Amino acid sequence: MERLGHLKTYHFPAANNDDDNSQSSDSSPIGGSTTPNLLSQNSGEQEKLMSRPPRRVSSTNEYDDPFSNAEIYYGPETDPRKATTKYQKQGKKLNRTRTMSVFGNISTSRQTTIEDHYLKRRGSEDDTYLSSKGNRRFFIENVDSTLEELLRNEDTDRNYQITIEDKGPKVIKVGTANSFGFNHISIRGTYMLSNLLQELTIAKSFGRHQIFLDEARINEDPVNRLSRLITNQFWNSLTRRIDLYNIGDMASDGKIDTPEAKNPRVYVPHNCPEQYAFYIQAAQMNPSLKLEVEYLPEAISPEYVKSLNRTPGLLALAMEEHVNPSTGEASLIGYPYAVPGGRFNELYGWDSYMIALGLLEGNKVDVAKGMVEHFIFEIKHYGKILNANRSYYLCRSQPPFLTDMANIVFDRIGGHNNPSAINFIKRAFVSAIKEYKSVWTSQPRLDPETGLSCYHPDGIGIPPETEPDHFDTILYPYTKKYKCTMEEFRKMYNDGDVKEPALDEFFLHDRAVRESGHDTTYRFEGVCAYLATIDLNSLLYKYETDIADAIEKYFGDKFVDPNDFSVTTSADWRKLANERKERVNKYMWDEDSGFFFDYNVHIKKRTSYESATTFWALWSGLATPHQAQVMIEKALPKLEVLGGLVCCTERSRGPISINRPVRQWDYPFGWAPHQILAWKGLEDYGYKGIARRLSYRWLFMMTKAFVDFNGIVVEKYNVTSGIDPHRVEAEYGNQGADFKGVAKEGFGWVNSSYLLGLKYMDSHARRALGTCIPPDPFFKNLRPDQMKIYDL
Ligand SMILES: OC[C@H]1O[C@H](O[C@H]2O[C@H](CO)[C@@H](O)[C@H](O)[C@H]2O)[C@H](O)[C@@H](O)[C@@H]1O
Ligand SMILES: [Ca+2]
Repeated sequence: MERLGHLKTYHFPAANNDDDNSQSSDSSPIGGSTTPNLLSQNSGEQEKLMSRPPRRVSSTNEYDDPFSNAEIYYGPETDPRKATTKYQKQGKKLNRTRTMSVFGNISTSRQTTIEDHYLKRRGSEDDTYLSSKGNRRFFIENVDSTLEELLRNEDTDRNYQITIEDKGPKVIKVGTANSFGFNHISIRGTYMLSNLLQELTIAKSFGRHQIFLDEARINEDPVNRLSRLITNQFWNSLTRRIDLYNIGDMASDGKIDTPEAKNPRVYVPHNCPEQYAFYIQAAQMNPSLKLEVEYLPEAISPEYVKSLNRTPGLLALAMEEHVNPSTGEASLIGYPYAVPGGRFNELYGWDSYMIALGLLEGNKVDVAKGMVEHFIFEIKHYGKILNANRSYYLCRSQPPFLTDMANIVFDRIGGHNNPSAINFIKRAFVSAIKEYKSVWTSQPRLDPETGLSCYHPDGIGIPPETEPDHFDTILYPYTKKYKCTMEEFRKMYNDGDVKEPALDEFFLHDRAVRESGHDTTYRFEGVCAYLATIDLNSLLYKYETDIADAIEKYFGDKFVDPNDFSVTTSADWRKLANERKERVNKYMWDEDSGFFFDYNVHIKKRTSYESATTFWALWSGLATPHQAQVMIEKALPKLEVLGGLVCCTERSRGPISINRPVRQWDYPFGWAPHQILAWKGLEDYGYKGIARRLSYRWLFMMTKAFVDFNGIVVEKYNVTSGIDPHRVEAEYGNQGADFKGVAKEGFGWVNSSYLLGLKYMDSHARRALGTCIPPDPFFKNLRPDQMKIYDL
């Protein structure tokens, strides 16, 4: 036990609880003995749990850690077959052949090798004892055949995942490490079996045929497991950084299926010759890649963008110079960034902000900073922060978050004490001011009469990146009119061979819907470009107040704009913010319902669609305390459901039918950015308890899906479903669900939401989440003093 002193204390990755170290070691995700009553009422038991030594996930030696990253856990150093080769000959220990503790009880077999295990193998009582301590280890003698057996018996619906929907025996026998596979024990239940499947799949991908596997790794508390995977693995899987060798992967895009889209292609701004030379070099170094490199023209018109529909390509992003320390040679390398995941393998606008919040929770500051650098580059070279960096997104943007994103990164790179951070924040604000003026408060997005802004991008024709049948209902009547196939009509319309003003109007709004990030919802269909939304105007209010603060702090309260040479002070920007606030109140606030509604600038009428984006008025600081209170009393009850906040009310969405299919940004779905912004807004206005309650709901839903469905983390959820919330059959389907054996990346903003939501949870709530206690029984069984912290 003296050795305990060497062990590092485990801190939960994202918790700010005052009792972090009290994580119990016996939380069993499935069939655990913990009940809501025990959790909430038996304080003696709780104290006992809390007085235990903290659970250890890291140790003096990373090879000792049952929760170390896959590269370590399944790397060559831990291969049992190497025991008789060079490691033993060199007298080195084989780290993973030891039985070792998860909780600090260091085994006496610490120094043994594989043969020691075999020779000194102990009886099964030892394994029972170790099991009771949570320290048991397995020896998987043949990874391939165990995987085959597991899938054959347990994956009865043959989707390469083990879930609660599979009808197998839910048990497999594996050898124990102590007996070097001689004795067998059973692994039972969906959660453990699916974790076994995940671990074997990863081990196989590392080329391993035999492994030792800690029971703790497949029986890990799911809250720990998911937050650990997000922080240590998912973020890495989603991170990209362009160099001479990987451009083929970055450029690949599954969204467009034309023959010309098969080859990777990069478009470079007309005035970036170094980048052009870089990509040409990459193409020459690997001719089999067939990388095509093209300059963009100086003026990028909607006609030009449409002309690229069949030859889509990646748009160049910001790069820095890198000097190879051994050769002294200088070359370019891209700033890192993280992609959302699934079909979205490029840098997105508002996803990046949400992702940055989560990256910073995991200390991946360079990636978050890299994304700000890319936005500065995009504003300079493409005139806006792009929907994403593909040619077909060149005309449109997404909800703007740059000022807040720059501020949070600034704080993490040294802030005021770091001259390069000051340089960074100044460049970011110069860019944000340019974006504010030339994109969001210029034509066609600005409505001169109200002074409010709308999503209203340029563009021509049918967006090529959408799933092929998305517009069939709209286009079908035209195939009848022109007596042609759908494909023929699409071409005729896109090429301008037929003029259909009603369709032009439809696609004007469709593009605006996509710029809003809420693609798609009946709230916006056929009308979006005419809506001054509460979403966008809240975000612009935040820009105005952030810019005022930045001018005061970093520009001596006098900002000379290098782009138009105008001079402004913080007071000018505060005035703009106040004016916007007044207009939003006048046109959008509805005291009776407690909602901020969108305002239709075309027909000059307030809408009545009840959307969760009403809470953005809290996130941005635009709402008054009184409005916040009314929203909570009247709007919140309409939007709070089992798994958190739903996009909109069922009433607003209206009936669904074959001709009116469900839309992914409508009831009954919930999205991470809505949760994240509402939590922060509520907390800022003094309603932390509500934020905590909503986050418990969201985390419960995510954890339950993760436990029951093979470690799944998806783009969006059905927040009204207690059984299979990840199942969303709308539009292009749910991203993140389509994996074989193991989910490797989750989904960007959902990953963030998990880490951010956990910051509201104390150890009691974490334990309840770990045993998947649904929100209602959890809240109902709280003691009165505990209820208060959830604002119940
Ligand atoms: O391909 C269809 C649409 O896909 C994107 O929208 C969705 O994914 C984005 C990335 O996660 C996200 O930013 C957006 O809010 C989602 O609705 C894309 O942004 C759309 O432009 C595109 O048409
Ligand atoms: Ca299955």
